[in-house]
Amino acid sequence: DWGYGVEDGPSLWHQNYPIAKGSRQSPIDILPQTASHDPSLGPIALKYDQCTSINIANNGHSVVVEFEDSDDRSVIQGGPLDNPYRLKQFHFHWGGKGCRGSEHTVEGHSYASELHLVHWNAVKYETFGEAATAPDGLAVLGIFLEGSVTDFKSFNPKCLLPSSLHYWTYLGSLTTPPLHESVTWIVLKEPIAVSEKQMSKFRMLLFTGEEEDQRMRMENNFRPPQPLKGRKVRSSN
Ligand SMILES: CC(C)NC[C@H](O)COc1ccc(S(N)(=O)=O)cc1
Ligand SMILES: [Zn+2]
Repeated sequence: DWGYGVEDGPSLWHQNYPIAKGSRQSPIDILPQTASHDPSLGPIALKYDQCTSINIANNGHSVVVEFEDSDDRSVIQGGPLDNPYRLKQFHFHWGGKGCRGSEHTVEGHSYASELHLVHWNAVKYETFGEAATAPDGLAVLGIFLEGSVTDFKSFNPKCLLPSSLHYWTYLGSLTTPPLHESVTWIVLKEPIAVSEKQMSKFRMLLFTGEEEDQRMRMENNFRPPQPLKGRKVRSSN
């Protein structure tokens, strides 16, 4: 019912999902000079070493790697978060070619792709679905990917992280329908490098068309930046 095409893309999502015009929508354009440095913002802590991936799937909108989330083996905590949040899945957004493709932008600059590590507040909520509708239900770690000649061997989130965990954080939403305003966004300042070969592998994944024979190339699966509507973006040191 929704997609990234001319007939079903981000500018039309508000017809079925009125929250698309809400007060805390994502992604946004991040302006580093305007982000307020908040000394009370501690470092984020990632515990992914016991992460158990269950499957990798093409859900028609992205490629998603799901994790076992029945206990706190893989969590993010610290930074703006009051509780540990459990890793549920990660997925990517990317462009057709060149440098467009990320969802968040930095002073109008897009990266080739953006990795989202999606976590949910299992201290306060029973299930991911319940957390996904609560204002403090989800925490998504956004990591920019930029094209470079290096290659990375596996998708283990532990080895996907850049050297610096400095970040921007703000209150936002899911960037695809149902666009719930339930996400504490944590966007790392330092991008990681992926090879053009890896990028081309993402682009090879096919969108499933309405009729199975209408297989379209999956690319440009990113929502453009949304109005800030008075929100503050904070910066870790
Ligand atoms: C409401 C629940 C049960 N279903 C939600 C559905 O799986 C989509 O979940 C998501 C999860 C994360 C994101 S993003 N790009 O903001 O990281 C978007 C949609
Ligand atoms: Zn995403």
